[in-house]
Order: sequence, then structure tokens, then C-alpha cells
Amino acid sequence: MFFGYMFVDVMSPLQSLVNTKLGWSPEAFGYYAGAEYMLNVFGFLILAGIILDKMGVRFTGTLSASVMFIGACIKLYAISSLFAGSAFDQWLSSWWVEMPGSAKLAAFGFTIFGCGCEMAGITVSKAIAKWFEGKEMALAMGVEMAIARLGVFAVLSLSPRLADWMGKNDPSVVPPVAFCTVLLLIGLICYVVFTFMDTNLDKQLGASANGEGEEEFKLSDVGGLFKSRLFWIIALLCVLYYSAIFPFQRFGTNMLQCNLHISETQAADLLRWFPIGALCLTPPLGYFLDRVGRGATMLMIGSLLLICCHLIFALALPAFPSQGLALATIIVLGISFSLVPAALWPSVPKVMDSRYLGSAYSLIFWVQNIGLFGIPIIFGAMLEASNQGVTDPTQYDYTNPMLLFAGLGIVALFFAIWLKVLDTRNGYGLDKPNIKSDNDAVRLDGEA
Ligand SMILES: NCCCC[C@H](NC(=O)[C@@H](N)CCCCN)C(=O)O
Repeated sequence: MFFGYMFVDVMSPLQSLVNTKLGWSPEAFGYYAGAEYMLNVFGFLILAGIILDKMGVRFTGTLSASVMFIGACIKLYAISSLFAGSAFDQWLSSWWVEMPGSAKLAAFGFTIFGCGCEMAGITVSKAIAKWFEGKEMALAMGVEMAIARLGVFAVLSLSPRLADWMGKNDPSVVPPVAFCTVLLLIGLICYVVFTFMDTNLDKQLGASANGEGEEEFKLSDVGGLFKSRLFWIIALLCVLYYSAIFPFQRFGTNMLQCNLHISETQAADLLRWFPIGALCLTPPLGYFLDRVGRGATMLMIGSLLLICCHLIFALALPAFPSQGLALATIIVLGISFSLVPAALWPSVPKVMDSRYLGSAYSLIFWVQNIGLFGIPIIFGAMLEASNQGVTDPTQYDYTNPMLLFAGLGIVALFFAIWLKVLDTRNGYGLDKPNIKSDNDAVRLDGEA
């Protein structure tokens, strides 16, 4: 996941270079960025969950890491000199001319990669749940997410430097993308090594040679999930929360620049504290959750903090443009971004049976991907509508779009409270520690 998250953001700090070297307009860059979620939104993730529950974590993890690598290779080829000017490039560039051939092929590669990456995300969650059930599961998931955040931080710092590999006078997009593609190959090899360890675990547990659970997964389990109120509460909380987080990461730099009247670098330096905060706090919160519990409460507090932060960005920051206020708000948002992921993902195995855990994660990811795909489009449209006639991109008024994020947080808080009420009433064990001697939590099977 470290290398996967690196690959996701490898081009993020290179937007202007991509524009000058490859001729991608900001619009083309936007289409390319959205391509990551394309096939997932149109149902691939549902299929991925079924494959995971049918075939297990060893097969699905190896498959997803291979798909990520293949997608990365396609993207690398698309931006390379091998492709530029080729007959294929000329043909691809001949239609929908706003989108150069290289952008179209890179977007296609990113779509393939995105399928592999999200499939890997659900596989890793199921593998951690299998390895750490009743033990330090939240800590393990917290460390995994922290490593992923470290990947984002690392690539944002490394990518511009790697672009200057051949000298500052001739920067190129190819070295950073090639570097991350090689890392994905190393990631695939690491996963193959893991499959042997996992086989050994099964032998120790006395599980069947190819299965991870005693009960067979049935396709009807997926239908059952769709009918579950508990599933929908978790999925909607997830989509609402993450839709006010990941898109914020994309627009945050410009929002800070516009409100604080500072340079892009200064704004990016401020925003960097957001993933760093989450990186540092998610593992200790996972440790706390394993030993003390309070997962449902953490979801409520995290959503509440999200609302406060976005309201400050929307209303207070334009009135009091202080870098101190912005930094404090970013740090609090980082705390929120630790609380919710640390509590949300380990909660799923507590309420869903392991035989369809892969499908549960994949359907939650699917609903989440719809939000991650759609919200930036709505946010961009609101930004444009609120800034009619503004030509200087450092003068945008972000009040209304930021209120959209706060609104998402309010609805997310509603679902978090609902989950807490149901947990208190039905005893799902969301507020209980993960480490326990007897597994007495009520799963979805026992839902009324
Ligand atoms: N084992 C993975 C747990 C989920 C972590 C979560 N990631 C997601 O929700 C992804 N579906 C979306 C990542 C989008 C990045 N471009 C997280 O908190 O990162």
C-alpha cells in the first residue's frame, strides 16, 4: 500500500510540468486524475469483493498487485518518448482533441491501476482481519494506513526531485513514474512472499489448503449486505466522511493560498501537516482502540471535528486570514483524519462475518468511490459558480464549496450517532476493545 499510494500521487506535484512537456491542459489533468475511480465506480469493486471472498487473500492480493503493475506500465509507456509521435499516439490524439493521446492512454493505465489499488486495499484489510482477529487488529490497520500516508508524503517530496534527475534544465515526468513503477514490482514480489507466510498460517490454524474460512461464501451474501441497515450506515458514514477529506487534500492548497494570500509552496507546506498528523496519530489510536475500545465514540468525535474544521475554513479563515489559525485547523483535521479511519476499518470485521468480509469491504469502498469520483466535480462546479468572472486563480472565494464539505460532515455525524445508538442497543461491540478472550460481539448474522 506504501508503493500504491506513492503511485497514486506521483504526478500530483508535477501538474505544470505535465502541462509544458506533454501538453495536458488543467482539464485534461482533471480527467486523468478522476480516471483512477472510473471502473471501480462502474462495478469493478463489487466483482473484486466476490473474487476476494471466493479465491482468498493470497490469490486476490497477487492479482491486484499484478493489475497495479500492469496499469502503471501502461501509464509509463503513455508518457514516454516511445509512445510520443507513434501511429497509436496520432490516432488517439485525432479524436476528443482537448485530451492528448498521452493523457488518454495514461488515464486508461490509471484506471487499470485504480482497479488493482482498490482491490489491494480490500484484500489487505481482509488479510489484516484474518491475521489479527481478537488481537491488535486496529493497531495493525493503523500502521498500514500510516505507511500509506507516509507514501503520499514521500512521493510529494521525491517526485519533483526525481523529475530533475537529468538536470534542472531538462526536467521530465518519466523518472518519477518509472521509479514508482519499479516500486510496484517490488511490492508485487513482497506480496508473493506474504502468500507463503499466509499458507504457513493456515497450516498452523489447521485451515483448508486453499480456503481462509470454514464457511463457503455465497453470492446471496452480497444481496444480504445490500439489505442490511448496518451496512448502509457504515457505508454512508464512510462515503460522506472521506468525500470531505480526500477532495479537500486536492483543493486545500489553493484554498489556503486564496484565503491567506500566500504562495503555492507556502500553502502546500501548511497543508503537509494534514497527512503528517494522521500518519503520527493513527497507530496510537489503533493501539488505544485495541485495548480500551470506544470505536463508535471515536467516529462521532472525528466527524464533529471535521465539521468544525471545514466551518473554520469556510467562514472564519476568510474573515481572519491567519496562518496560525490555518495551521491549528489543519492539525485538528489531521486528528479527525486519524480518529475516523482508525475506528472505521477495524469496526467492519466486528459486525460482518469473515466469509463475506471481502464483499463488505468492497461494497463500502464502492460506495466511497462514487463519492470520491463525484464530489470533486460538484465542488469544482460550485467553485466556478461562486467565482463568476474571477480570472486570477489565487483570488477564488472558497466559502460555498467549503460549506459543502461541512455539510457532508454534518450528515456523517448523523450516521455516526445512529451507529452509536444501534451499538448501545444491540451490543455490536464497536465501543469494546478488540483484544478479548471470548468473541462475544454480535455480527451482521445476528442483526434484527
Ligand atoms: N486497508 C485499507 C483501509 C482503507 C484506508 C483508506 N483508503 C480508502 O478508503 C481507499 N478506498 C481510497 C483511497 C483513495 C486514495 N486516492 C484510507 O484511509 O486511506
